[in-house]
Amino acid sequence: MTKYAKDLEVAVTAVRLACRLCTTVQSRLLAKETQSKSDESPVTVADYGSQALISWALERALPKGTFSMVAEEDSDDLQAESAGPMLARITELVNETIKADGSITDAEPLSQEEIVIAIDRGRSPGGPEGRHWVLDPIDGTKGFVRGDQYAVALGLLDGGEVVLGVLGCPNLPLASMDVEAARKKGEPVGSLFAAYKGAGTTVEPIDGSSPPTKVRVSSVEDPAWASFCESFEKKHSDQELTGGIAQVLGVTAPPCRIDSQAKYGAMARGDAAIYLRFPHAGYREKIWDHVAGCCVIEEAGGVVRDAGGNKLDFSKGRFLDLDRGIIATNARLMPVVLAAVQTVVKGQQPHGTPAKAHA
Ligand SMILES: Nc1ncnc2c1ncn2[C@@H]1O[C@H](COP(=O)(O)OS(=O)(=O)O)[C@@H](OP(=O)(O)O)[C@H]1O
Ligand SMILES: [Mg+2]
Ligand SMILES: [Mg+2]
Ligand SMILES: [Mg+2]
Repeated sequence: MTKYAKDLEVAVTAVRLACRLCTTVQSRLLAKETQSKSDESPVTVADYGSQALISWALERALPKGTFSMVAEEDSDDLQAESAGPMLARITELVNETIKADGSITDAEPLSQEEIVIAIDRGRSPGGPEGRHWVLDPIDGTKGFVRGDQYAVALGLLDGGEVVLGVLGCPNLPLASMDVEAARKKGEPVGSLFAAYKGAGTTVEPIDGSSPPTKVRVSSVEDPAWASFCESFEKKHSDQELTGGIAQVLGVTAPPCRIDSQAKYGAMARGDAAIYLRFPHAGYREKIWDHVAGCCVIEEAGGVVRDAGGNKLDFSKGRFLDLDRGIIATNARLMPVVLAAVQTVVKGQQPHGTPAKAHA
């Protein structure tokens, strides 16, 4: 069996389970199921439940004693007495999900203590040596709360390199990014992207109702024909700057704005040709927001670079230090996009205000 094939099988099962839990919660989403974390980002029962399920499913299926995971959530806010009902709800949801899914049949129900242990397995510092699973249990929390796109994003680093990625995107249609069109036509909604080093990228229905098919990034070479995607949230990426870059490139189509690493999945199958992400000054990217997505795009023939043209370095721990922003596209367009980025960034005022000519 090819190296990482078994890891991929385990990862896909784990992501499917988490997507089932997230779908249940999103459809029942009530105000009481959200709380405010100390960093004030919205966090839901589903963030914790998804992380607990994936940690548990990976740890039990993989060789003992070697498991390391870098994940977004931890149990700090769940330890407070006032969070007791939430921990009980998470535990109930996790156990209900395992039962309803039926893919793991030899498991005893998890206790609240086991849920906390599973969540806190994600506290690894990561780094350049050994294997580290990298998890964003719900990427695009704001999209999740809004009822839009989000992704369960699970990747694997080996010796500091990205070697595997799985993206579960329960609200992304199987054939395009157009949710309305898919619903109207009765086309399936819910895409799962899977990739590991040297094996290419596949997409399949999130419910596994048909087999995976290989995907490739867009082969567009003329930026005038290229579509670009970016963050839905203005706070997450400088849309004025990306608009300037698109203008210099001669991109004619309006940007497609969707939440989460669903963008990387959509790009991997050619739904858009360019992804531009330029966080505002002072923001430090986290590795779980990009590891799985990078693998899915790169195995589909795409290239991911920072604004200085450097490969992303995931070997430095939980954070990702970048030259400004992130660009993903095909190999032919990358030099053209990087040149446009340099033109626009050089014309900027300090502190991220684009020059008028590019606004
Ligand atoms: N200020 C700021 N700037 C840049 N990025 C930020 C910022 N705040 C948060 N985040 C991270 O963005 C993650 C979701 O980003 P996306 O671009 O995929 O989502 S969105 O389209 O903007 O909704 C989001 O991931 P989740 O927390 O998993 O939802 C965050 O890690
Ligand atoms: Mg978050
Ligand atoms: Mg995220
Ligand atoms: Mg998240």
